Amino acid sequence: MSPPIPKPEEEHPSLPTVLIHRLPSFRYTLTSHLEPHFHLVDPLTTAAAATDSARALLCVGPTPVNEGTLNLYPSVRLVVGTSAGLDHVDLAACARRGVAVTSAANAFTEDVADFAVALLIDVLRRVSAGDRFVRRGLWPVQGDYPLGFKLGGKRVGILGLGNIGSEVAKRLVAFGCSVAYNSRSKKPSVPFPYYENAHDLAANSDALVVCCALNDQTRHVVNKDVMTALGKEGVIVNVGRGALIDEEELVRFLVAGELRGAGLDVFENEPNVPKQLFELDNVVLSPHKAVLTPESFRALQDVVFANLEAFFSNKPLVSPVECH
Ligand SMILES: O=CC(=O)O
Repeated sequence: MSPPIPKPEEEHPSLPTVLIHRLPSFRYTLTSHLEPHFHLVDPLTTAAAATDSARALLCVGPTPVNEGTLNLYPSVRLVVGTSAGLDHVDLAACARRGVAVTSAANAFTEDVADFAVALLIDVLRRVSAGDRFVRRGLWPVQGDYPLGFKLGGKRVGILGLGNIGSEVAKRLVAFGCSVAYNSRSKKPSVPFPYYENAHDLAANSDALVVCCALNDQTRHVVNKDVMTALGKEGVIVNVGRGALIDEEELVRFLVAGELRGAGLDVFENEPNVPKQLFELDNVVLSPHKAVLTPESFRALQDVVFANLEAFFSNKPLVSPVECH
C-alpha cells in the first residue's frame, strides 16, 4: 500500500504556502533556494488541501494562467512569472480579481540580447552553415565557402524597444550598426529613429530583430507586407515569440529567396518547426533557448525569491507587471 500523502500545512505550519503551477511536462528545478523559506506545494504531486488557502502561485515557464486557473485557486493574490514573456498569463483576468503578477524582471534580458545578436551574426556571416560545410568534408572538395555579409554598417530595425530590445540596440551600436525601432510608443529619451509601424521600420532596415511582447496587437505583426518591405536582402531574427511572425509567410518568403535569411529561436507551434526550413542553409534554427544560461537562472531565482518575500511581508513587489 502506498504511504498516505502528507498534508503539507501540518508539516510546515509556519511557512507561507506557494503553489507550483506547471504543466505535467514542465519540471521546476529551482526550488531548493525557496524551500527553507516557503512551503512549496505542487498540486500535481501533493494533496490538494493546501491549495485552498494558498495566496501565491509560482508559474513555471509558459504554463497558462487563465480564468480556469484562478477559479481553481480563489485565494491566490499573487502570480509569480518565471519567463521573460507573459503572454501565457491572462493579465486582464488577474486584474479583474485583484491578483498581482510579477515578471522575471531583467533576469534574462542580457542573455536574450546576446543571443539575438549571435543569430544575426550567424545568419549574415554563415557561421553555422560554414560549420556544416566543414563537417561534411566539403571544404577540400568544393573549395572556398561563399562570402558572408558584414554586420557593421547594417541598418537594424528593432521591433519592441523594451528591456531586451534596448540591450540589443546597445550591442548593435557597438558593432557599428545604425539602429531604429518601433514600440508601443515613441520613447523620448531614446536617440534612435522611431517608426510608427513595423512596415515602415522594415522598409528602412536591412535586418529586423523581433523582441516585442506577444499580445492581440502584435500577433503576426511581421506579416507578408512587412517582409515585402524588408526586401530580398533583408534578414529577420526572432527571439520574442513565434506568433509575432506569420510563420507560413516567412517560410514562403525564405523558400522563394525573397529574404536573405532568418535566425529563429521561437516558432508558432513549438517544438514543431516547419520542415521546409531544415533545407535552408541561410536559416539558423534554435530550440527556444535564448534565455537559458546558469547565470540567468540564478538571477531568476533571486527575483522570484525577492517577489515572494516582499509579498508575504506586505512590501512593494520587486517586479510587478501592469495588469489591465
Ligand atoms: O522565452 C522565454 C521566456 O519568455 O522566458
